[in-house]
Amino acid sequence: MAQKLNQLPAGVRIRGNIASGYEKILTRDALQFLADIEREFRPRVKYILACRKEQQKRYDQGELPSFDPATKAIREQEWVCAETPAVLADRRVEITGPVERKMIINALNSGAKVFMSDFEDSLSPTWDNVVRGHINLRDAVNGTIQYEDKARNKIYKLNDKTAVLLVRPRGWHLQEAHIEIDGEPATGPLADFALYFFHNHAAFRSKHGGYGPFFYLPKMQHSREAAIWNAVFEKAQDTFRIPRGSIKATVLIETLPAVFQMHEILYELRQHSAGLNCGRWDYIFSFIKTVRAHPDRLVPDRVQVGMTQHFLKSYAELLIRTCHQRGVHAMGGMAAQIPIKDNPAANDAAFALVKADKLREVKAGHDGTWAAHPGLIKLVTDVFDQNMPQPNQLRMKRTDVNVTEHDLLQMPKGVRTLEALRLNTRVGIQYLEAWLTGTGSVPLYNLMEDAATAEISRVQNWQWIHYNALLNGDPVPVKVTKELFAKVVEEELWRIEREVGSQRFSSGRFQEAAKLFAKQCTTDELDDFLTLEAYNYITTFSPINSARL
Ligand SMILES: CC(=O)SCCNC(=O)CCNC(=O)[C@H](O)C(C)(C)COP(=O)(O)OP(=O)(O)OC[C@H]1O[C@@H](n2cnc3c(N)ncnc32)[C@H](O)[C@@H]1OP(=O)(O)O
Ligand SMILES: O=CC(=O)O
Ligand SMILES: [Mg+2]
Repeated sequence: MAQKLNQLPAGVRIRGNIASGYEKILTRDALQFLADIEREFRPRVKYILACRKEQQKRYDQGELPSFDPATKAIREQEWVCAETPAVLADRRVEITGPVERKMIINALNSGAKVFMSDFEDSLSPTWDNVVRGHINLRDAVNGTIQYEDKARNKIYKLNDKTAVLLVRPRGWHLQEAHIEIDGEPATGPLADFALYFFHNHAAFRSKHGGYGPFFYLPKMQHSREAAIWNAVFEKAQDTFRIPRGSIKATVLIETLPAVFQMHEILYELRQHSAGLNCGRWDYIFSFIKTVRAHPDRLVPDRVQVGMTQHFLKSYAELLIRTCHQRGVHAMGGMAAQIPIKDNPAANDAAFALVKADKLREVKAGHDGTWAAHPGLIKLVTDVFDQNMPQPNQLRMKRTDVNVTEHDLLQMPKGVRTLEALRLNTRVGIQYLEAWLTGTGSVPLYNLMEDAATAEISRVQNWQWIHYNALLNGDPVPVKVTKELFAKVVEEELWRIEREVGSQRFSSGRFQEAAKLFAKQCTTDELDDFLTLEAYNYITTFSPINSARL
């Protein structure tokens, strides 16, 4: 039922539908807090986005990412981040998932130490998903969250012992179109942060020894972006007279430029840092995207670009060394395998892959890692407990690691195949279809797919098409052309229809998704993010609430 908001702060306009309960999130005071933050930081966000474009131009002219000579002293001098609070000392296994009500309850009850609740890679940011996400998080922090599955006659509620909650706002590039401030859309991550912080800081801190709330920060490319987050945290803490350093945030190192900025990012956030995380999927996406104008950097099939490739091994090792030198956690990333219900042999094989990946991480020195599904928590916990009986391994200094620019930029080894072009296309279309219909993470062909993994499919296709890559892993090597790709799209769409069934196919948005995905794979200029254009397809303005209320 459409509701009205009582009174909005000057300059704020809500353009989304107001369903029952939304008014408790979109309160005047919460929106005023958001507007204050937006007005102060919007110019800096615009500046960093312009810097990204300028930097990309230099990469396009042949430059490669590198360590910045201007910040050599920050990399080489001794300093450490503020001490990590006890509540975050043990992060051996972290589960992740979208801010969806049942999943939040399941994740908090999963036995993982931490739950990263996500407005980002795993969420399709429809207005309803976002506002309901805030309702769900508020109820989770208050401990009152419940969910009734009527079909199964099951009530979900929290156990006595639950995971510690971290929230991941959207990346800097995304907007929240349904909230306008002074005639412009709100900055997505600032909206996510402000609404969550406003409604939860008091309850959260009362449960966590005066610390919190806790965050994961995605997709940054430079320490100047981390400096904005630090200033946002300071403003939020000062506004509510909370001691500076209460908020803690873990930064995902998931762009190629950021791997050259890890000390600098930690330095900017040193009062608020809770370490770094290897966001491997976005990192691979960024690796391809950053060198988009370099025809000599064609990447092999997506499935071959695993963490044992030299550039990825180097990235993880440098991250561990950097974090431990600065006294903070070095978190591992996500294995994409999930439980396979109907095939025990395939399930065993998937579990073996997850186990190997987690063993590699714990032995390299990671202090914890991610799991995509509650069914994996025991397996991952066992690997970490057996190889790291203490809460973390911050004492492991990894001074043996000496990673150079060359290591970080080394091309992955492998071949390119038509089957990979087909799989990228099939996965990309189905993921986008799910995203357009409101679901941001899906199981496809027994793997977890989210915005980061789908981006790899898109940019890999784009790269191969743009440079007419030779599919050198096939018995008869052919060149990828737009014509070949058009045929692949058509054939894979048929295959999807056969797989999902004609009813699901015709009631879904597959044709639209295919058109958009194909366009995104064949543009002359690569779009920075698939979700930028796709967001226009899920933006829904409401006439009832678009007036100034
Ligand atoms: C690149 C990155 O950024 S990684 C981080 C972002 N991505 C993610 O967080 C993905 C998280 N994982 C998921 O979304 C899901 O596991 C999927 C979509 C991959 C698979 O989901 P499903 O097909 O629903 O899994 P499945 O049917 O096996 O689920 C079984 C139960 O586990 C629950 N479940 C599955 N994954 C999760 C999760 N991550 N958190 C909480 N609960 C979960 C389901 O809700 C379901 O609950 P129920 O039995 O009470 O109904
Ligand atoms: O956010 C995580 C990633 O791998 O991307
Ligand atoms: Mg990511």
